[in-house]
Amino acid sequence: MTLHLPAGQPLLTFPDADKSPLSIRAKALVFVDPRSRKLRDEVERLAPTGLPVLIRGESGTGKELLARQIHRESGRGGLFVAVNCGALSPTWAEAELFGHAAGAYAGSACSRAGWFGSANGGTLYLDEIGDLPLGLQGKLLAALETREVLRVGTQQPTPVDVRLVAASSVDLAQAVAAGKFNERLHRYLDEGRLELPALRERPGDILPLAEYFLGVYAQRLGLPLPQLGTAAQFALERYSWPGNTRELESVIHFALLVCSDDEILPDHLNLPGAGAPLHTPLTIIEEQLARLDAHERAHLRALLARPDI
Ligand SMILES: Nc1ncnc2c1ncn2[C@@H]1O[C@H](COP(=O)(O)OP(=O)(O)OP(=O)(O)O)[C@@H](O)[C@H]1O
Repeated sequence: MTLHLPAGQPLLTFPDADKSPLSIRAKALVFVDPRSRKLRDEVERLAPTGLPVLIRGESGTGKELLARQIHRESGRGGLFVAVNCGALSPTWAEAELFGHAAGAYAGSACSRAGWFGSANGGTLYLDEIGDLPLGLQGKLLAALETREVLRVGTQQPTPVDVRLVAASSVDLAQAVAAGKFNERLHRYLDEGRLELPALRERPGDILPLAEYFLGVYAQRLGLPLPQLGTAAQFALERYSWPGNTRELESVIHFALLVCSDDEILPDHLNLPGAGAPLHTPLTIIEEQLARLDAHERAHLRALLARPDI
């Protein structure tokens, strides 16, 4: 796969992405914008400490990918186990998290280790931790602090060694203030805080991510790698990306499927609200002018003012 990133750009490639059964689609973390590079430095600092981590970011920004990176860089030998708290059934959440003994419920003939037990020695990633029932939040904190879990239907605690990485798209401090989130759990998580900015707040990542997804999907679908045309680049850069990187990924996947020649044009992106008038030659020139720095603009103005031009 060819990536058209400028030499020296910080692209973090995962060593065994193909072999890992838990690997999600990405084979690399594309972090080019200065804000992302700063975040990457924070990840490098936090990962080996073993501290709990709370990643805050909008949906689709790459929180799970970041959590996997923290696990990879932590050197912990156990598994990375990802759980979406919003998808846990309120009735079975405790047994799913902490496990249960055989016969604890009608139909539960075998015992189960639960997500906590599966992550023993590794990392438990709790996505949307704010959706965890309040009663369970206290039990979660107790399990993390005492390093023991009490499986449903047992009296004997089981020792566990789990590093927690949690994610939230809402501000948990506000949830605490509203009485919806356990204050002590919030303080426990606050030791390692990471803010993953929305894609529109790190515009330097947009084109490298687009190139990266083009490479990934072209290779996967066995298609020739098209160029991302200049007008398409501007369209990508000016869009607000409410769905963040996940949306960019599906836009590029779609563009690759519908582009008939070797260049991706704005129409192929099918961006909401991106009508044809946005991409007239004049608007493209305007975009290019806007990209010039003050020195270049002054130089251009001086040139245009010359009577011989
Ligand atoms: N920096 C990045 N480099 C490469 N791929 C990325 C990057 N950030 C996100 N992606 C890709 O974007 C998609 C969404 O990422 P991910 O699932 O980690 O987001 P999320 O914030 O956890 O989403 P949600 O809040 O909905 O669970 C994934 O396919 C992921 O591989």
